[in-house]
Amino acid sequence: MAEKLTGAARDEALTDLREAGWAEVEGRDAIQKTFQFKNFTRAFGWMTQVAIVAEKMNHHPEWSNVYKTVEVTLATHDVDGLSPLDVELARKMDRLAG
Ligand SMILES: C[C@H](O)[C@H](O)[C@H]1CNC2=NC(N)=NC(=O)C2=N1
Repeated sequence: MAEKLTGAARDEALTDLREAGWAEVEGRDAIQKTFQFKNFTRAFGWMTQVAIVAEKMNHHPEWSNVYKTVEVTLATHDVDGLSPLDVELARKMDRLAG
């Protein structure tokens, strides 16, 4: 089971993630990012790729899609907060978005 991110490791991860456009959710230990694509096909294609990765990790995003926009929130429900799995999934999402 994943462990909650704390201390220096958490600060370091959040610094990197902020640079990549992620932000902490207010009132909740979670991160969010809005991804914009060229069109719906690109957005949904990316979601499909991420879904396969997430299922392999057994770590699943909270997300919603409207046309070419995908709003993502990442948290580890099992620990009610951020864990290294969220950082890993965030980086994989960024990489797949190009
Ligand atoms: C039983 C199962 O392994 C767990 O519920 C997994 C599934 N996917 C998950 N996804 C996320 N984001 N957080 C979790 O804690 C989590 N737990």
